[in-house]
Amino acid sequence: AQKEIEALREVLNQYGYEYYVLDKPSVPDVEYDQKLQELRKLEEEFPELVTKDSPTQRVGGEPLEAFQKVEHKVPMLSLGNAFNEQDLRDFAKRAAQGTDEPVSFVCELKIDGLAISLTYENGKFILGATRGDGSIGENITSNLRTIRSIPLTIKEKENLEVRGEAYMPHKSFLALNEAREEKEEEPFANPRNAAAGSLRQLDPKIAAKRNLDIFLYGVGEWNNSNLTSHSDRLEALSKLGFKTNPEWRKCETIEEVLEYVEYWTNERPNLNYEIDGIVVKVDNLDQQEELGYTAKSPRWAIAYKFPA
Ligand SMILES: COc1nc2nc(N)nc(N)c2nc1C
Repeated sequence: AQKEIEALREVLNQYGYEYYVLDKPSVPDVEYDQKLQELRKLEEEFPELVTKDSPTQRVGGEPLEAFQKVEHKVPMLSLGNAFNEQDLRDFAKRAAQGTDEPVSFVCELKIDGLAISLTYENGKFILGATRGDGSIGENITSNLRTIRSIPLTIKEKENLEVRGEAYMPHKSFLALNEAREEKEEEPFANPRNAAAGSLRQLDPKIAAKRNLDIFLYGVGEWNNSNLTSHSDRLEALSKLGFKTNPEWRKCETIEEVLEYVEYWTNERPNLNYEIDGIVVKVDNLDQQEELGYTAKSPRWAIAYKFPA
């Protein structure tokens, strides 16, 4: 039975990765459901073989009494804002002055959700937390485990803490508010509030029904990573099975950054999730170090905000 159970977990994790992370399922849903049912039955028969990282263990048991507080080893900072082209040009100029090599950038969509942190030890997802005030967040591991695009195990055995945005896709938001109107409940004002409200549920069974998703965009801590740029990190996170946003781009010059901003200002309504801006980052990690931080934000990144 042990062999069968491990084989089922392996194939279900692969199917889950293809469906939830790549959005490219290789089998029909009915095959996934059937194999998951098979695994549930085997685990019921041999409860001693159940492991926390089994695909059957995503939706935890009892609701929590309250969320524990979590101290972030590396503070989760906020971003300085840019509101127009000149602000972005000034940011690029300051970045170039802070280092002696030419500076290239990475542009990313700024997802309008909730900043979260995921910690893995020995390849296992052991802690998920909200940003909170940047130093102290809330332990929402049981709710984040219900987000299918978050891997419960990864191949990397070194300690790893990744950061990203939990969000509610438009489709899920509309369906949720329809259901709430039917039950004469107050609809959520926007997907960001709906995502935040869902992750603040003490009962993981409720969070599990909210069809939340995440995009990961950064690393808090990663031992043994010999990666020299932010773009290398994003690629390495993808290879590990994490969901990063497919629209990020390397931009060699500020002109390319401005083109990216222009493009997504027009393209924004065609996305199936909310974004409230574009994040521009210096790509080279040594240059990020040289530029450093103010009390609350990195000097090597800025958030361009769309006009409200
Ligand atoms: C480097 O720090 C950050 N990077 C980010 N990247 C994206 N794409 N979106 C964010 N909201 C974000 N926020 C912070 C503090």
